[in-house]
Amino acid sequence: MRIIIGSKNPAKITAVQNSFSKMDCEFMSLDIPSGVKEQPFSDEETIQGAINRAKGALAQGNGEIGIGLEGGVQETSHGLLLCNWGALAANGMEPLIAGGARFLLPEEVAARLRAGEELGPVMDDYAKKKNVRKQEGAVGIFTNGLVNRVDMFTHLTTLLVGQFSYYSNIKSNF
Ligand SMILES: O=P(O)(O)OP(=O)(O)OP(=O)(O)OC[C@H]1O[C@@H](n2cnc3c(O)ncnc32)[C@H](O)[C@@H]1O
Repeated sequence: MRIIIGSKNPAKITAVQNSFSKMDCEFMSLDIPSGVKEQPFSDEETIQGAINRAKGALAQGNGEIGIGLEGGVQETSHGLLLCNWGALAANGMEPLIAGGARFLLPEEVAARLRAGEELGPVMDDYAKKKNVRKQEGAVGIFTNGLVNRVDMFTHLTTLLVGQFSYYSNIKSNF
């Protein structure tokens, strides 16, 4: 099976490969635009970005499955939550979606996002590191490395693969 990932972010690519590790798959990654703001600011917008990337990957990649993964934030009465959403597109079915773990961002980080900055550069600045988004991610920083971005996305992409198995009636191999 040929899986097209709608991102070149190594954390996202590794997570997708982890979720399909029991199958004989070929992977390809393409930079697919999310079609939403660089910093999605709601679950709705983040889900839409993931779906756009999954559909774009399927359309451009000449494969059986397209996967889109998108990071965003969601305002709540408790503060600003980090959220992550993923979508799986396959021919003949509506895109499947699944969400990743969510947790509150510290007010210092949340305030900068509300002022219009993007989480990627804000996290690099906050953690005094480079490319946090491609490595441990905000989740890795704020859990002291107990859960990193690959772990978080692997759980999410496994939810997608499991749903694909269920709805397409492909029970073996996964
Ligand atoms: O290359 P792509 O696939 O675009 O990956 P990305 O990490 O840059 O982009 P996302 O669409 O997943 O996330 C939207 C923005 O939020 C940032 N972001 C999301 N989750 C993050 C995390 O866990 N750590 C650091 N930045 C994060 C990200 O860098 C972007 O600025």
